[in-house]
Amino acid sequence: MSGIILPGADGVLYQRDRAWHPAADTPGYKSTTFRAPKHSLLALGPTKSEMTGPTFGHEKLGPLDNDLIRNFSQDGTEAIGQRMIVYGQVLDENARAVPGTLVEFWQANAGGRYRHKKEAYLAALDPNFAGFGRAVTDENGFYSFRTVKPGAYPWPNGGNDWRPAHIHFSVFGHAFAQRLITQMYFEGDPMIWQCPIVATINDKAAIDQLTARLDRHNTTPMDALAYRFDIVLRGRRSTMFENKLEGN
Ligand SMILES: O=C(O)c1ccc(O)c(O)c1
Repeated sequence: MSGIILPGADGVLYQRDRAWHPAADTPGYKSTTFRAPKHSLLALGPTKSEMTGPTFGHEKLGPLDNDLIRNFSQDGTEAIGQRMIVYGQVLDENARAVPGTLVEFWQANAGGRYRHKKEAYLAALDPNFAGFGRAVTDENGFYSFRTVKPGAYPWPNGGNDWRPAHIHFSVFGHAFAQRLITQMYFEGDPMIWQCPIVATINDKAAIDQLTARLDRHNTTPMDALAYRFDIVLRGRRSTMFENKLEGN
């Protein structure tokens, strides 16, 4: 990582090393070739509207929004699968907690199937599991949600490639135009090292930062395991974000 220090509104910003992020076109992950820009990028400075709004109304959160085990229940039946709590802290580049930020998550069910109209995998849908939720970080920057462990699933990239169990994350900033997106994996999963999407990341430490740790101290006894996944928004310890190709 580079250590270039830029003046920021409230101190210093550590500029992202652009070489750290995967190239836009990584042939082992075939669809990137079709998506990658064919022309050089134009830098568009943010305008006031992107910096200031619109914002998320925190009062809009429902009581089950962070409980994927129950938030799509049709008749009180809970979702099928390995029950777990996923939690963590959202931090800025100086390891300060980021409170009041909207974190969204979405995932496949325990069999590895998404509830999505374009989903083609043969694994069964769980009628009581939608696979998405959201939470707002507390005053110490912590989010948490309850869910079931997503299954691994195949995708046609190389004929028979498999995605490791993973959960997609989005974190909003002070306005909807400020959004970071990433994926979380599970400690100890051998599928991580066989995944063509993970393989686009050259830095083992970056992959490690996308890997949630099993946390036996925060389990719900006789109910749910716990995994911790911290998210660092930028700087030298930044989490790898899929949609953040440059900038700070
Ligand atoms: O970009 C894609 O093609 C792609 C395929 C499978 C995934 O699980 C995913 O997150 C992205």
